[in-house]
Amino acid sequence: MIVTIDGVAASGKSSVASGVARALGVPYVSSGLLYRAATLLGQEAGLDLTDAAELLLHLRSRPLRLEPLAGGNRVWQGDRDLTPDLHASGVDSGVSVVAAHPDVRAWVDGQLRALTAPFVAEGRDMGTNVFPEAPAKFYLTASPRVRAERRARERPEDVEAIEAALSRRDALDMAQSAPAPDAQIIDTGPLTLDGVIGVILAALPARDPSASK
Ligand SMILES: Nc1ncnc2c1ncn2[C@@H]1O[C@H](COP(=O)(O)OP(=O)(O)OP(=O)(O)O)[C@@H](O)[C@H]1O
Ligand SMILES: Nc1ccn([C@@H]2O[C@H](COP(=O)(O)O)[C@@H](O)[C@H]2O)c(=O)n1
Repeated sequence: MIVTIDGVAASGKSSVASGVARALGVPYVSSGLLYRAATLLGQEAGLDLTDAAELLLHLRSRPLRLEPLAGGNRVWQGDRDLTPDLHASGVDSGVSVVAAHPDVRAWVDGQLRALTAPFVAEGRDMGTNVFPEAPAKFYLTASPRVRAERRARERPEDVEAIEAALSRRDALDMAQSAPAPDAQIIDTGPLTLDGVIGVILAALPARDPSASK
């Protein structure tokens, strides 16, 4: 089974996906890390991020590998682990430009569709575009203020600056961020992390006890 968890920036997608995946005993897949890795590599190479053809040429010359570990996904290029650099503010501010290119989206989608189910996939368009056949879809929201306050606990910037950056990213990502019509929308604002995970686990279709996962 594939479970999709989409939502706005910093709504809790990766934390919730990780918790749900652990409870189910399956991996989770963080699609945003591939867009982040493409952005980081483009920035490091000094490329114009609005030039999709140049960026894709660069990406295809040194393939990336998404490792969907249950405890936290990692992205590798050869033996370099890119993961620690993927949540820098510079990547945050460039990633939406990269993710807007249809050819970059096709490059990411191909890598995601090549993964073997079962897994929990999180991002923006997992339920609408990449895995529309998934039987269980969720969409996380919370106010920009709540999300910024949560993120401020893990970043040096102040809450106002984080909130402005999140709102900007939401606006730039709007084209690919609509909830699937069959997704359950969860406002995570009043819920704890475990509370959100519990809502999702309770809503999942009953699993076949004879299935291996
Ligand atoms: N329901 C919740 N209650 C309290 N804190 C939460 C909740 N959900 C997530 N958090 C915290 O909010 C922060 C952002 O969560 P997370 O990184 O999982 O979001 P995300 O949607 O994957 O972010 P991004 O879109 O930037 O990749 C983390 O510090 C996480 O622990
Ligand atoms: N399915 C997705 C996932 C991500 N993006 C883009 O990547 C950025 C980073 O994603 P996070 O999940 O780590 O926030 C995000 O802001 C989008 O630009 C996407 O387009 N589709």
